[in-house]
Amino acid sequence: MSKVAVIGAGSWGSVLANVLVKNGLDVKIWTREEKQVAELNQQHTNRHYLPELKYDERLIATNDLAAAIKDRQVILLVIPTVAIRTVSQKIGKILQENNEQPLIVHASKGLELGTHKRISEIITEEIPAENRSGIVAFSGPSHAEEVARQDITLITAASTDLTAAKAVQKMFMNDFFRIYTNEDIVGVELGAAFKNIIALGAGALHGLGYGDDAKAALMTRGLAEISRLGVAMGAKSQTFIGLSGVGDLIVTCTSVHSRNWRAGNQLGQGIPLADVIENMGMVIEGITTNKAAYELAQQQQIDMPITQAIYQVLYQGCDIKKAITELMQREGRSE
Ligand SMILES: NC(=O)c1ccc[n+]([C@@H]2O[C@H](COP(=O)([O-])OP(=O)(O)OC[C@H]3O[C@@H](n4cnc5c(N)ncnc54)[C@H](O)[C@@H]3O)[C@@H](O)[C@H]2O)c1
Ligand SMILES: O=P(O)(O)OC[C@H](O)CO
Repeated sequence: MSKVAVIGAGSWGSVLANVLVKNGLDVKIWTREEKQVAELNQQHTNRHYLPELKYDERLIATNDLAAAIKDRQVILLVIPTVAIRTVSQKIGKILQENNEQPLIVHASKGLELGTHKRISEIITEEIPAENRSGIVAFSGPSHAEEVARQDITLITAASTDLTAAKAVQKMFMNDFFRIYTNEDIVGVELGAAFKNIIALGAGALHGLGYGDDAKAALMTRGLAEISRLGVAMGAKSQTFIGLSGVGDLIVTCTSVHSRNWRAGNQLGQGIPLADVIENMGMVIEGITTNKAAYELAQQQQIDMPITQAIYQVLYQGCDIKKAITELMQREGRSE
């Protein structure tokens, strides 16, 4: 598994591509933006996303999707969830024409709006079975900004096919990047998607000036409700206490690098949602995943008070402080 195509050259895709190049793999990275291709190939930088990082000169960027994925053993998708279906459709057609069957890996974190599908479910629908040798979700507590400076990071490679997960583990492992495998891809993908909702709440508490007690409470009760929905959707409860569950919840709810936390923080400071999205310039997955999770909870009659409160703030114009007051005034419960 030495020839890899990384699809998406935002902060996470470009950093993962750089790790793989440094690990000795032959990597091509695809981005839809021509300017970014020129910058990556000529200056070996990606300033909009990671201004400090100098990329390995062996990393080759292209905006020709067919050229990027030709003769690759692995295709790693790292684009916003909203783009997964259309890009997977294009990849599926090219693989069919070329009669190729690479391993498909994704490192994105979200649920599709409307269908509520997980990313591996979308890939299953859009890339024909005869044109893929497996699907792996790559997920855990990891910020591009820290991996870029080679800080220690632990991630899970999840697949129902353990051989495929182990192949991904082997590709990425090095002195600072340690990869675990997990066969519960449902739990890993759901933990990854749902933690972003709670991170919006944690950021909002910070923006409003609440202290550590409130943040710990939100994370704990947040984990309880996202695990509840996850288990109802077929995940193993144990997965939620692993890297892609509580691990990712902790980092996203506490790190200044998190786009979700930063978005919540700005909302807490009273900045309107449209301005928060406009100013971020990068994907804030928790906003759409909140809607998907809210709808799923309604459908399945799962109690998710924090997700519901965040939905009311994001989609129904509810004041954040009022939403917090209502959460606190709920009838007393047993843990
Ligand atoms: N940034 C991180 O530290 C990090 C860590 C782990 C997981 N993730 C996940 O990885 C995914 C990507 O995040 P990111 O932070 O790299 O995002 P980003 O906003 O930094 O970059 C997204 C990339 O996707 C491209 N893109 C956007 N819409 C597209 C479309 N319709 N078609 C094709 N390309 C499109 C953009 O041009 C850009 O290159 C998200 O699901 C995120 O949750 C991010
Ligand atoms: O920056 P965020 O909030 O999208 O989070 C990035 C990663 O998912 C953290 O593990």
